[in-house]
Amino acid sequence: MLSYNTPIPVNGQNAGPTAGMSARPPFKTVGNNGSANGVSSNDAVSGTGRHAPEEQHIWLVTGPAGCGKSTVARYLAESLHWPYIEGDEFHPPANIEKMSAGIPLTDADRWDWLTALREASIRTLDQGNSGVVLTCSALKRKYRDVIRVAPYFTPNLHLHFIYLDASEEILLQRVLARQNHYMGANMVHSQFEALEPPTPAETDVIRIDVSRPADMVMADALNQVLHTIDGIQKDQSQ
Ligand SMILES: Nc1ncnc2c1ncn2[C@@H]1O[C@H](COP(=O)(O)OP(=O)(O)OP(=O)(O)O)[C@@H](O)[C@H]1O
Ligand SMILES: O=C(O)[C@H](O)[C@@H](O)[C@H](O)[C@H](O)CO
Repeated sequence: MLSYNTPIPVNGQNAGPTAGMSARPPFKTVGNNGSANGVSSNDAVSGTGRHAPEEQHIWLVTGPAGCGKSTVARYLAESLHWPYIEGDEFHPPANIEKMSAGIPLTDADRWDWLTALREASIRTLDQGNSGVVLTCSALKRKYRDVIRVAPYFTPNLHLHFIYLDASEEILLQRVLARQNHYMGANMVHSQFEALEPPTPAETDVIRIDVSRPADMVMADALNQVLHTIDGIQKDQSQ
């Protein structure tokens, strides 16, 4: 279900302002944008005058609170020299207040946040980056579908979800162990109530078992990302 006022970016241009979105996104750049992949901002210029590498990737690290999204996203961004967007920084203050008070977000609370994240990732790629890593719980299928609008008009843009999979018990332990976070352990159950784990039909999803130690999880995620890029490159060279 797309809401009636969802602006859809066409070739990287926003159709209009998005409620709840800051004028300049608080994305974090980790490393040397794009150049590590042999792609500079001058490599290709699209018909819109937009400077862009030939193939671009959005890597969306997803899953419920405490599954390790930030841990994995930071590692991928550092390893692959891509910018990193922390999705939680795009929540409007009202959402943070709700979650801090132990009140789960609704679909309406999340909707503009999702479109803001989608547009922020496109803007980051428009700056000449070949990839961007983004964290976003994306708990439900329809939330993932909001992000799936991103490549509609940009054939060289590849969207990938990295779903971090672990049981409620494990995530409860991890959230209980961490300090100074607005998302309390009392919210973990509601995250699992909302969760619609990706189905096999969602073929753009890489699933990672995060019940394992963090170093194994990060290595697995990096391997799967490199393998996916390799597969796309091989397909295109045929
Ligand atoms: N594989 C792992 N094994 C054990 N601990 C982990 C693992 N991955 C992350 N952690 C720890 O679990 C906690 C949550 O991790 P992290 O902040 O990366 O999750 P998150 O999904 O980004 O959380 P949130 O969305 O609630 O901000 C942190 O204290 C982190 O150090
Ligand atoms: O959709 C949601 O309910 C939210 O995005 C949460 O998942 C939190 O922001 C995040 O996990 C921080 O703990």
